[in-house]
Amino acid sequence: MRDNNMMPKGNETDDGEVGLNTTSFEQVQQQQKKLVIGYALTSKKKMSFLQPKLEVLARKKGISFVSIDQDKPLSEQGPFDVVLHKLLGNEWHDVIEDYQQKHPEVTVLDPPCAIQRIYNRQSMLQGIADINLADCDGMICVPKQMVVLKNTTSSTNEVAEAGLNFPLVAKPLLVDGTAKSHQLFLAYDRLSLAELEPPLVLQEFVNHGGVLFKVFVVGDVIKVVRRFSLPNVSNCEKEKVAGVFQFPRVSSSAASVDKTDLDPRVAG
Ligand SMILES: Nc1ncnc2c1ncn2[C@@H]1O[C@H](COP(=O)(O)OP(=O)(O)OP(=O)(O)O)[C@@H](O)[C@H]1O
Ligand SMILES: O=P(O)(O)O[C@H]1[C@H](O)[C@H](O)[C@H](OP(=O)(O)O)[C@@H](OP(=O)(O)O)[C@@H]1O
Repeated sequence: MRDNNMMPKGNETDDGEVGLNTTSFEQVQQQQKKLVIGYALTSKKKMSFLQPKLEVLARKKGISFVSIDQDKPLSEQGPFDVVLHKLLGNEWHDVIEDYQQKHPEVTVLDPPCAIQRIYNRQSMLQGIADINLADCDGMICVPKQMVVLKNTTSSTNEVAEAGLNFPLVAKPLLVDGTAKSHQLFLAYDRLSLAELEPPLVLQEFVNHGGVLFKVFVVGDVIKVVRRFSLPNVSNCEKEKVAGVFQFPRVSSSAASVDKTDLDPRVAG
């Protein structure tokens, strides 16, 4: 016996069964299914990510965002369909991993073990360096780079031995979401490296015409955006300029006026 209260409104058939409209009950239920995303973000990240326009769009699609109280047990909150988090620290990672064990039905974005490598600018590029696109049109490569863990004369000698060509982009080795982890410098000569604070990644500057393409990949969805970037460094500049110079976040979404989203085929 069907509980007609459960059934969406349809045409009464001869045998008293409620006939479904073109949309099946499951489809209607799916369409009405709400998706609850629990999020644990820093206040800075919440401001930059969870903007009103995103919440409005999400609500239209039946998606709601619920803030996770980090002072309460995660399992006592929810229930969630997805847990979205970007917090650091082993304590939080333990909380998330324990939650994953107890709630395999919840999608955790992302499991700590899956994102560990992107907290380090050397390991984050290793995956790229390992990609072998020999049979494709273009090629993907990583700028020549080295890690400097301590600031001594030997490290400046190591730069010479590594055969890195100046100018070099100096980047904090660890990417922990703080503003400091995005403080980048351009170093034009070996002696000025002593002014920098390790641990660092030193990367050869690659001329790229002042335009950067940022590719966002989520599952099968690819989105490419064009951003401002650092201008080319001329040979004359390389000869004349000395020292270390910090530069702003030239390619961030806030800095790039040209927000034209590019079709991946165009920017490929
Ligand atoms: N090897 C390089 N050669 C030339 N320019 C570079 C190089 N590395 C970085 N840049 C410039 O510095 C900008 C920031 O670099 P990168 O993306 O590595 O830092 P980031 O702090 O991780 O940036 P974000 O988090 O905003 O993506 C790039 O957009 C580019 O303009
Ligand atoms: O190109 P955008 O501006 O989206 O660059 C992002 C960047 O890819 C990282 O997501 C940064 O997050 P953290 O690494 O956690 O700092 C973003 O920084 P934020 O200060 O806006 O959170 C960049 O915007």
